[in-house]
Amino acid sequence: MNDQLPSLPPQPISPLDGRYRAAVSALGDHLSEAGLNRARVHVEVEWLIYLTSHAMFGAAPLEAEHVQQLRAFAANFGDLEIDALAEIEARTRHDVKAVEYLIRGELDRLGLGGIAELTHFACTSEDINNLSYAITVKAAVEQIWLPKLRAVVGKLAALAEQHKDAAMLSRTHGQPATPTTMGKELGVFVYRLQRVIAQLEASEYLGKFSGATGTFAAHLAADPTADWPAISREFVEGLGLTWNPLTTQIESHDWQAELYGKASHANRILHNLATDIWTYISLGYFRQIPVPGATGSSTMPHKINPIRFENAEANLEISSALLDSLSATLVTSRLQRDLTDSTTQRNIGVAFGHSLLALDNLERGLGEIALDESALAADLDGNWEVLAEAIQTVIRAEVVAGRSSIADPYAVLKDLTRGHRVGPAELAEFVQGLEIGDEAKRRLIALTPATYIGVAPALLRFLD
Ligand SMILES: O=C(O)C[C@H](Nc1ncnc2c1ncn2[C@@H]1O[C@H](COP(=O)(O)O)[C@@H](O)[C@H]1O)C(=O)O
Repeated sequence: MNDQLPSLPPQPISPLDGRYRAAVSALGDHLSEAGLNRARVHVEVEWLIYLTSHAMFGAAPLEAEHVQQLRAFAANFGDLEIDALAEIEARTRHDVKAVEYLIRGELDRLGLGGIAELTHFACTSEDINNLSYAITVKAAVEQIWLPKLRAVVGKLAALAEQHKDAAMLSRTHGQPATPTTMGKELGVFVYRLQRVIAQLEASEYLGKFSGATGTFAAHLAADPTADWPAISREFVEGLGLTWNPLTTQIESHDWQAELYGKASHANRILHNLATDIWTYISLGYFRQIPVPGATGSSTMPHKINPIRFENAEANLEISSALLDSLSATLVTSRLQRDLTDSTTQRNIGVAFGHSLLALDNLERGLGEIALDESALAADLDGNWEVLAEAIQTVIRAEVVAGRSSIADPYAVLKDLTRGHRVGPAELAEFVQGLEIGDEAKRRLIALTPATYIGVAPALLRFLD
């Protein structure tokens, strides 16, 4: 068809940059080509400032105004610099070398041409790249992705608290089972997510800064008297990162594998949440609040579809597939380096973008559901046989206490309930006829599926 049609104007191929742009655009500030290049300029400028402020090779410390101008150059990295870099890179065919030339140009503009040779001094590109990735990934995770995850967990925790007493039939294997409360079930997800958030918050972001093969060889050749490992450590830690002292040319990316593993795990817990909420909606336990003006189905006017949870489910799967691939592949680099990690790392933002999009949908979806307590009550009332577990357990206790001699209580209850429906009257009559103590009998007669919830509501106190 396209053979006959004129071409469209240039279009984004990724839905993150098209249809879903609004939900994820904040990530682009860090995890994009421009975000990476801004961080590269920042690292190069800080290294220049470090070298001059320590008067390395007799360089005079920069005047405060020049320091401020250079830092402003990095901070104000924008359209002009993006275009200039594209032009330089078209010539150099080397993205980091292009950044070096951009900075040299700025040094000339500021009248600082005398220190131009300190730009990218003794650095291999990876020295700049690994620090830039650590800085940008840290910012994206700590400032954008984790806050959104915390917002979703906060919303979920509020729902858990609101519905902590709402008794609900549970379904192990999809079959009626010992009741619980909706709040407790949501609380399980809050607890799981709080754990993984704590692990994510403890993530380390490592940086190396040790030259072409991690030996400081060029550094030492230039100044044999300096303690280059100590300088490297001070510089890396000064950027807010954890120093990695022992690497090949590249930072080994183990921190990335760890981080993406944890993020992927968080995704999978959220995926479980999305499919459970979808199922509760399907069971009628949650009603979807109609959004004014919205359409459910294009042909079935009555419908409100759980599209937020379905969108989240799919995007969490894509995100985890990418995060898993990043974790699995980034930890291998042939000998002292191969360049496979370069193009792989350009997809970190895509991986977090799909997760952020899913979080956005979950947050909105959780705000558009309301518990239908009558649906919960009706299901409980239709499944009195779930009390069989309580009755057989009480009989066992009575046998041990010497108040009953019933042989094999489990089998007795199995005969009564397995595969049949048993109503309240039948169960009461059964309990009345049991050879057990009066107090136990009273307790069992008082029990209904809606009150057979153990201490479910109180378990929420174990949440942070
Ligand atoms: O400091 C160095 O550059 C040392 C050099 N290793 C390299 N380290 C980092 N980047 C390098 C390296 N080599 C190439 N390039 C440039 O990486 C860019 C790769 O582009 P893409 O595949 O699109 O991610 C693309 O811009 C490439 O030009 C070595 O020989 O060991």
